[in-house]
Amino acid sequence: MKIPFTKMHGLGNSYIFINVFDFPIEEKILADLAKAVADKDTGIGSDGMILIHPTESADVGMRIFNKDGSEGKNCGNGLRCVAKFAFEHQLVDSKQFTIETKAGNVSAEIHGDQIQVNEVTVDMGVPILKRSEIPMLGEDLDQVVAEPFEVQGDNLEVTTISMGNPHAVFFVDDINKAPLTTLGPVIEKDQRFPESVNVEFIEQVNDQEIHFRVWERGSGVTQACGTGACASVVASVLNGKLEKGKEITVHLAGGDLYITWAEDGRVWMRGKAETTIEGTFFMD
Ligand SMILES: N[C@@H](CCC[C@H](N)C(=O)O)C(=O)O
Repeated sequence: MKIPFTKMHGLGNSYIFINVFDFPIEEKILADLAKAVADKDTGIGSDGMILIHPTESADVGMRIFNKDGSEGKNCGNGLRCVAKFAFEHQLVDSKQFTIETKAGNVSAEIHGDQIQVNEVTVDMGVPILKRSEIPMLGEDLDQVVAEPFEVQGDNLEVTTISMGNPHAVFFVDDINKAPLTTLGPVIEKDQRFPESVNVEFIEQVNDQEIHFRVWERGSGVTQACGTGACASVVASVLNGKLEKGKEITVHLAGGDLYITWAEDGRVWMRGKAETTIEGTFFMD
C-alpha cells in the first residue's frame, strides 16, 4: 500500500499526518501503521500519527495515535498542525473553524495567510479536575492539587489535570535536574492512573513564565506537548504559583507556547505549527 503523508510538528513534537478525506484507511491497520510510520529506522520517524478526517460534527476531524500505536483523545500540538493543514489545503474556507477530537470539539484560529501560517490559536476548552474523570484512583475529590505521591522511594506532590487526556504535573526547582527519563516512565504506568498518564515537570521562572519538560504517555520524551503545557499552567494556578487570566509563556524543549487560563474557565493555546516533509509511505 502507498500512503501519501505530510510530516508536521509543533515545537518539535512531530506527527505523520494522513489526509483521509483523500485516502481512507482501514480501522484495523491504524495502530500498526502509527508504529510503522513513527519508527525512525524503518519508517519516517515521529512521535506518532494523526488522521485528518471528514466529520459531521465539526469542519474537520482529528485522531491521534502515539508512537506505541495507542490512541490518545487530544493533542494540542497536533491541533495547531491540523488547523494549518486544513487551512492550506482548503478543507475549510475561513480562518476560524472547528476541529473534532475524541475529547470533544474545539475551535481554532489561523494567524497569517495562505502563503504563510504564522501561528494558530486554539480554544482548548475547560480543564477537567475531578479525580475520577482524570481518571485517577482514590477518594473522588473535586481536584487533586499538591497531593503527596510516593514513587520509588521519592516523596513527590502531584497535581492532576485532564485536557481531554490525563496529565500528572510535578514542580521541580531545576528543570535540568527533572527525573524525566527515570520517573517519567514509572509514573506513566503507575497503577493509580488506570488509563496511564502524561507526566510533566515544571520549574516556575517568574509570574509569567515556566520551564516545562514532558514524558508523554505512549511516546516517551518529546520536545513539546500542547495539552501538557495547558495542564501545567492550570496546575500552576491551582497551586497559587501563577494568576488566572494572564498569558503565560511556557518554555518547552522545542520552543515556546503561550497559554492563558481565562477567567471564564477556558484554556487558550497559541503557538507555531510547521510542515517539514511531504511524501509517500510504503506499507506491506
Ligand atoms: N503531544 C500531544 C499529546 C499526545 C497524546 C498523549 N501522548 C496522550 O496519550 O494523551 C500534545 O501536544 O498535546
